[in-house]
Amino acid sequence: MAEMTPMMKQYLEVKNNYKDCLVLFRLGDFYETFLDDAKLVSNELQIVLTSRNGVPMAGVPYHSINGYLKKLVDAGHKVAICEQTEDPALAKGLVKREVTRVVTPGTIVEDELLPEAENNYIIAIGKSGEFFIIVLADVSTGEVIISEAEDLISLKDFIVASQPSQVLLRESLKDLKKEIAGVTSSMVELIEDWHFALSSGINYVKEFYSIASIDHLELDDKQVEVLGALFKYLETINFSPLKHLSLPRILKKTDSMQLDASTVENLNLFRLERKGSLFEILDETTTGMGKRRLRQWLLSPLTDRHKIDERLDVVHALYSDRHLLDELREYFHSVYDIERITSRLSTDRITPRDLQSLRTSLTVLPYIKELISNETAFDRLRERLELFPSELELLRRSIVDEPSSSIGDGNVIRKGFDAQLDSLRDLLDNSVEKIRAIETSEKKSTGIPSLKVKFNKVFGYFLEVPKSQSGKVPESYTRKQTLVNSERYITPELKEFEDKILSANEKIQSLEKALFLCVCSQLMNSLQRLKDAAIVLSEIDALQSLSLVARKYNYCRPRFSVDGSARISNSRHPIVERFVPDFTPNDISMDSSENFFIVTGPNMSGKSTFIRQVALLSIMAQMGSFIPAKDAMLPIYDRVFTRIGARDELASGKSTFLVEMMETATILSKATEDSLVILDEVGRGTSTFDGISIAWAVSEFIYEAIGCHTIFATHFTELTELSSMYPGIKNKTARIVETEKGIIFLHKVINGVANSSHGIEVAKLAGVPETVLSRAKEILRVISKQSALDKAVRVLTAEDLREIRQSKKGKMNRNQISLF
Ligand SMILES: Nc1ncnc2c1ncn2[C@@H]1O[C@H](COP(=O)(O)OP(=O)(O)OP(=O)(O)O)[C@@H](O)[C@H]1O
Repeated sequence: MAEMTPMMKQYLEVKNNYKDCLVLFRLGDFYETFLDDAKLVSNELQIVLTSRNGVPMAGVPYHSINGYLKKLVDAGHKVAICEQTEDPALAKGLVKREVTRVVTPGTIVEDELLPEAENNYIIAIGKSGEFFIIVLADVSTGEVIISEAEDLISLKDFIVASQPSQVLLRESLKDLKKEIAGVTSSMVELIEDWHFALSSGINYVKEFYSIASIDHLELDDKQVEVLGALFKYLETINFSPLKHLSLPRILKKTDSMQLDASTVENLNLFRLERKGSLFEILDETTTGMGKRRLRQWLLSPLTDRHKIDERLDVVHALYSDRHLLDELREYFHSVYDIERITSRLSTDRITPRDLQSLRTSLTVLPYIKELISNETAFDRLRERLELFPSELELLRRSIVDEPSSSIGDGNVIRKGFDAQLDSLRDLLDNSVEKIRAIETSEKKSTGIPSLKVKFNKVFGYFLEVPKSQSGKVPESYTRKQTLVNSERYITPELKEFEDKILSANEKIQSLEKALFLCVCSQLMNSLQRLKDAAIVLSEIDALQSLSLVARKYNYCRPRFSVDGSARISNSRHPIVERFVPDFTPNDISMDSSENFFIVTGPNMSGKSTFIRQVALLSIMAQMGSFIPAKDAMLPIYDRVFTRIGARDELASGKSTFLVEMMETATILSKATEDSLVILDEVGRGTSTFDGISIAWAVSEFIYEAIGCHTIFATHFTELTELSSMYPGIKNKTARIVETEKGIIFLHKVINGVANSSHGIEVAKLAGVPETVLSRAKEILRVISKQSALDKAVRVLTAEDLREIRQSKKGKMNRNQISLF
């Protein structure tokens, strides 16, 4: 390497303070990276690696920084932005540079870097005894939530369900880093334990919320420690406390249904690689904040009947009045993402266009409030929805109709808002006339009709007089240049005018900036009220979306039973019905006397669709949505559990069967009598004997020790024997008709047991060669005659089973169950 330049020394000092970050170092119109950072960045961004004085270097133009920043942050890097903090033109020697911001995946607020429909959560994790304390914040919306998880499984479920962009893990929990990294693609960072000290935690929480005491937040010490650690981290990243964060909301488990990771995945609540998700079907929101609210509701359906009905009442009101719904949607097209705009306001990343969007949104607020004023279902929302006349007035007076995208380009502050700005603009606008006026008056006073005012870069403005007339020039003229045929002069008046013009542009820019900041700081006084309005609007948007979907797909309003029974007629699967032309509806009826269904049927007969449908309908109903059915009475479930499909976690060394059994063990230990359990093919991942035995024992345990509504789809027809032993276990089958040409699937779920699996028929449908099919049939004939399993189960279904049952009665204790 050649001798180190002063600039390189400056860079290395910065880099030394931000070792864990990629440092983007502002150099003129570029952000440059050097040394190892440059190699990495050139690789990640596919940009050319060059060198400067032998030092590897890679850079990106400053005006397109956001796109590159997104790629780097998405790839899991922390990026420190090092700006030039003085004007290079005025700098004596090396330009001053400082890191003004550190960007991490969980702390971004710029709209163009964030997905509209999703929250951008950063999670901090600590521990209190056996429990994990989780603090979740979305810096882009200001939301702060505190929750807890009783064990590692619940913690992982929470992480999968909330899909954070960044996880901060207390150093002493570092052994869990691998487990957590296994369930999320987000950045997982260890935070030293001292960040979690109680005394500094209390100070950070006070500082962030500008409060003298934290008593009224009703947090325990451990929660304060984790909250404080997160706030400390955010301050380090942002270089100042974030004033827009809302007070922490404590997520009580009893308020909402907890959906574990596998349920969210199994039921296709959100888009995976596969086609169609429930969210996509329910999402007819018009704003980003509405989308995020809907997503949150889908992830945590309510368990409080009153709160569910409050949402359903609004959905119902809009569902029944098409005109009202249409008009409301019309207004909502003018509502912008105020939640994120206000967050940008308090993090100094607000743009003039944001203020334009805020103004448009505030303009329609009174109309929205008026529109919903005649509907009692909206009473609570309307009461919470404030109007902002003075803020609106300020925005109308201060910001032009269509401001430029960033401050500094001019065209932001409206005429009439500031006298000094107006006169500067007048000066620019009228400069041509002013020049002509000077010219005319000089012609007159000198009596030189051919005198002209001209401009060039060297002398600026000057007066040009033909040589023949130079004798008439007054003393106040100062000669600047002599040409062949003419003389050029300046006058004090012309010089003063020139100074004004040349500095007017600069002044306009800095004045606009100052006025813009002044408007922003006035709006900051209304920050919390604006954030509250954003929450109400996001709820209305989510509710109108549910109404529109209910109308569009002919859903019905669910009612809730008091005795815990479920009776649904003509229910449909909300996602599958969108993709098959003639969906066959099915009835479901469960109560305390019949609460466990074993569903058998050939492959492709519709078993999985049916059992998922029951779970989906409950989730939809409890989030406050209408559901695809003709009529529905449902219990309020405390949780919905699903154990479906084959999944392995090869990365963490877990086989398909191990994962299946771990999920089953979780259900057995966590389900209560108020839960809904959906099981698909439990026991399939091992040998048939082991599989049936496990499936049998699991079913008995759920039926006897838990007693919750359960639907179990299986190919083990042997399990249907359970119905002869337990009165509440019933057999259901998806009907088929056998014809000469093959089987026809009716997809109708009726009482009864499937005759056979018809697996070979389905193999035929799939195009397996005829020779393989006929050989399979021969083998099946032999095996089914000799099946020791069949014999065993046949023996079991007689006296033995009754005996086993008798001997087991009373012994079954849920706390003793442990599959591992
Ligand atoms: N009620 C229904 N009405 C119309 N079509 C349906 C219905 N239920 C299922 N189907 C169609 O049948 C296909 C197979 O359904 P599903 O996966 O539920 O069968 P299955 O019995 O669980 O099969 P397997 O045992 O092989 O897992 C679905 O993809 C869908 O196209």
